[in-house]
Amino acid sequence: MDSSVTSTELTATDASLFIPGPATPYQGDIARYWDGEARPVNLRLGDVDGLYHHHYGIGDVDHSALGDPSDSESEKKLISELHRLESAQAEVLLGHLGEIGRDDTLVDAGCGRGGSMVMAHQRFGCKVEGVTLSAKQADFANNRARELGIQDHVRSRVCNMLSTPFETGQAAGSWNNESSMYVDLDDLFAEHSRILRVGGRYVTITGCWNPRYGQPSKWVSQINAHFECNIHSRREYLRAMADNRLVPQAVIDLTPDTLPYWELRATSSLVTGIEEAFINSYRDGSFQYVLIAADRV
Ligand SMILES: C[S@@+](CC[C@H](N)C(=O)[O-])C[C@H]1O[C@@H](n2cnc3c(N)ncnc32)[C@H](O)[C@@H]1O
Ligand SMILES: CC(C)=CCC/C(C)=C/COP(=O)(O)OP(=O)(O)O
Ligand SMILES: [Mg+2]
Repeated sequence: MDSSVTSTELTATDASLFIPGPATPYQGDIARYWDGEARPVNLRLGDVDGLYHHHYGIGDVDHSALGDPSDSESEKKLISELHRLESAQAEVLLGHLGEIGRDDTLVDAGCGRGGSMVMAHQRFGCKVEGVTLSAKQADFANNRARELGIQDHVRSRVCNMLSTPFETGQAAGSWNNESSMYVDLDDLFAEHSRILRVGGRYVTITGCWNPRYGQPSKWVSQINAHFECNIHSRREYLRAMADNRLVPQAVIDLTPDTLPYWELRATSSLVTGIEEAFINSYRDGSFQYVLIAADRV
């Protein structure tokens, strides 16, 4: 074999010829990360009702649903409660998409295992197209859609959200649920702006560092290292949207709404070690959990 052939070139000439490789080495790292992810805090919560999320929760904890800690069912109840809060988060995101008809198409950029896509279809009856870098996640999401008999409406594929196969103006709505910290925001919003029809709605729920704090705090740096991501500032979101025909219609600080989820999660047996960084950065004001809904003009 010609030793000058690089591994990147090999990817393009072997059996994976028809599957585009990652656009950058970083995207290759992220694809591997999510292909290998199997944390109980995500799988056991998803097992509650078959909606598998990779995002966090919002809303008040229902202490009556948790029962007594000595209760033999207390762990199960805690898992159900965390899952309820994560699904509540997705409902709030979907609620900001506006009027969506059955004939519309929605795009989930960075769709994970597809929980939000299933919820979107159940809510609007429409088609939902998802993209993820991870083949394992796309297979998982497509298997779930088949099990639910909604595979004609809900589809996930392995694809870079910065360069999607969707037609210009095809989408009535699109979103990033905790997936925008893996990409350049100018590139991201240029692509959403392209695929959204004029008058369409874009929604993101994201963690962003707070310009009022000054620079990313040590907690924010810890979260970046933990997930191999690159958290942007609130200012960067608004600037990149303005530059890409996305006009904010709502900017909601969800930080107070997500803290109860983290405080509850920190008491569970499913902790991953990142809880302290989220709790401390939300409390010291260096990090915010934000929803931004924007109109494509
Ligand atoms: C934290 S998970 C969020 C998953 C999902 N949005 C949810 O709420 O459950 C981040 C997701 O972003 C995806 N992602 C990161 N960079 C991407 C890119 N450039 N193109 C497509 N997906 C990407 C990952 O593959 C992963 O599915
Ligand atoms: C708000 C921010 C900064 C999010 C970073 C992106 C991310 C990894 C989200 C949660 O994924 P997960 O559900 O797989 O994580 P965990 O295993 O911690 O529940
Ligand atoms: Mg999770």
